[in-house]
Amino acid sequence: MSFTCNQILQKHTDIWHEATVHPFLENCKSGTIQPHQFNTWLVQDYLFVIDFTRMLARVLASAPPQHFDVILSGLAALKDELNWFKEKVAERQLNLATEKQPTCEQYCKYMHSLADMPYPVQATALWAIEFAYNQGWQLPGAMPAPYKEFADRWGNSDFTAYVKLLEQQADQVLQTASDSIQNQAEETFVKVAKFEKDFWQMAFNAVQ
Ligand SMILES: Cc1ncc(CN)c(N)n1
Repeated sequence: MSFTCNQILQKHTDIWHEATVHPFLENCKSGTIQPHQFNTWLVQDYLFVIDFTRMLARVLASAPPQHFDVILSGLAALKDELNWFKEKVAERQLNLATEKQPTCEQYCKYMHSLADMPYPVQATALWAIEFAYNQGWQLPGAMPAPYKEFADRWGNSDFTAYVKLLEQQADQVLQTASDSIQNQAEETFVKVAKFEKDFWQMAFNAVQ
């Protein structure tokens, strides 16, 4: 029987909506997000992306060679993204020697734990993590400066095409996975969605 990322998504539209539609993003769109909320997100997301890069390297290590091209293109893009984060943090004179907040820490630990999961589960997690930002930054529509640059980074058409390729790779291996692995992939999708929602809330709750 067929089993795809889209089928998982259709079973969990409520939690996915919470992961991708949030007042944090709506306030970026209206220009009313407070600097301390945005800056909290920026520093915590930089710390997240460091661990996400490590996760992607571990996904590569588990992947079949025919999936290398797409994953390696993702790793190359992260090289640029990490440098870009450092520029954005410096422009705002923020402190990179900041501790991870508990939500960020828990999400990073979860990404680390994925290394013990079968590859179809890792591929589903990777797709879900990237799709969350692709949709989250795209759904509100055009954002004003300085948020436009952030929305464009994850909402642009090249990133959308990359996320589609991640979905195709995950679908390919989910198709022939056992029922138990398919269930784990679905649980992973739900976990990622909850972490994404909590991550926006963490930044939104930031105090000055
Ligand atoms: C929390 C989070 N989730 C996803 C992404 C996209 N790599 C991100 N930068 N940050």
